[in-house]
Amino acid sequence: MDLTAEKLQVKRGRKEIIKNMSVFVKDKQFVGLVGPNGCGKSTLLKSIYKSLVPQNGSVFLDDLNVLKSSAKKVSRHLGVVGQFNEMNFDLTVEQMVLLGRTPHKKLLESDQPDDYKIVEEALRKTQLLEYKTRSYLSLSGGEKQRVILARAIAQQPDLMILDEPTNHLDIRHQIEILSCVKQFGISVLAALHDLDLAVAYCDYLYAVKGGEVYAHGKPEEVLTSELIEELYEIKCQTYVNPVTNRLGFAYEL
Ligand SMILES: Nc1ncnc2c1ncn2[C@@H]1O[C@H](COP(=O)(O)OP(=O)(O)OP(=O)(O)O)[C@@H](O)[C@H]1O
Repeated sequence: MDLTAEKLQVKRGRKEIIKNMSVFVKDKQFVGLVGPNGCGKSTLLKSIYKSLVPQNGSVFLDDLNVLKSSAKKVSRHLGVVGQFNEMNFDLTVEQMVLLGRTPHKKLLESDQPDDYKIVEEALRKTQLLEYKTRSYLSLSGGEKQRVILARAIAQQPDLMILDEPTNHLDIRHQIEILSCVKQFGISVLAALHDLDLAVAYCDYLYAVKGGEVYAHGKPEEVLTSELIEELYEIKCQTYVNPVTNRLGFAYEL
């Protein structure tokens, strides 16, 4: 599924947080958003997944007009793993993941055997089977993050939006979560802080600064020493990592 987000503008009071930004994800592409804290990555993603209404611009999933469609209709196609996953009421892990099936149900329709099968599979893929009956609120930050991913998987979306999905995760689970998403072969738009992970997983990157697209292209084209220095206001030297053969980064203030 293609995502076409064009000329988005988001204002908060007088402040223009997103300035005329356009972002494209082609079918089955893994696209990353990188940029310093506060540059507007989350705000851009929220305006795409309908968590906030942009002042201007359009968002299409193939020919579905996201901003003019109901949340339920959009969520049949679009799954989201956000940064903060707190809840006030408690559910078991299985119940949380079952919520991912809601967009596919009619009003008051109960869970069907197929829904439980899909949930079981999502729990298996995120290595959460043994947590099935645990209370969601009792989980660690990283475990909660994986439950939210499992819920998005159970939603069977065509495009997934990830807002810093590796927040809270240890190195093994960072790699697992991104590999897991990558292997679905669906379209992905992900805000990432770790440039090594961006190089390893993204087909295309948007570098964001001050609410605008600063540069875009393949990771190796975008992530030059000069661009990283300008983007993050640090010193940076890039090199080819002799083990992975991929671009690596050395930073200094
Ligand atoms: N409701 C709001 N009112 C005022 N300012 C806001 C509001 N929401 C976000 N902002 C500001 O908009 C800017 C962009 O925030 P956003 O969360 O999109 O950045 P980000 O790139 O995702 O940052 P991070 O990497 O720290 O998560 C920040 O300066 C933030 O303080």
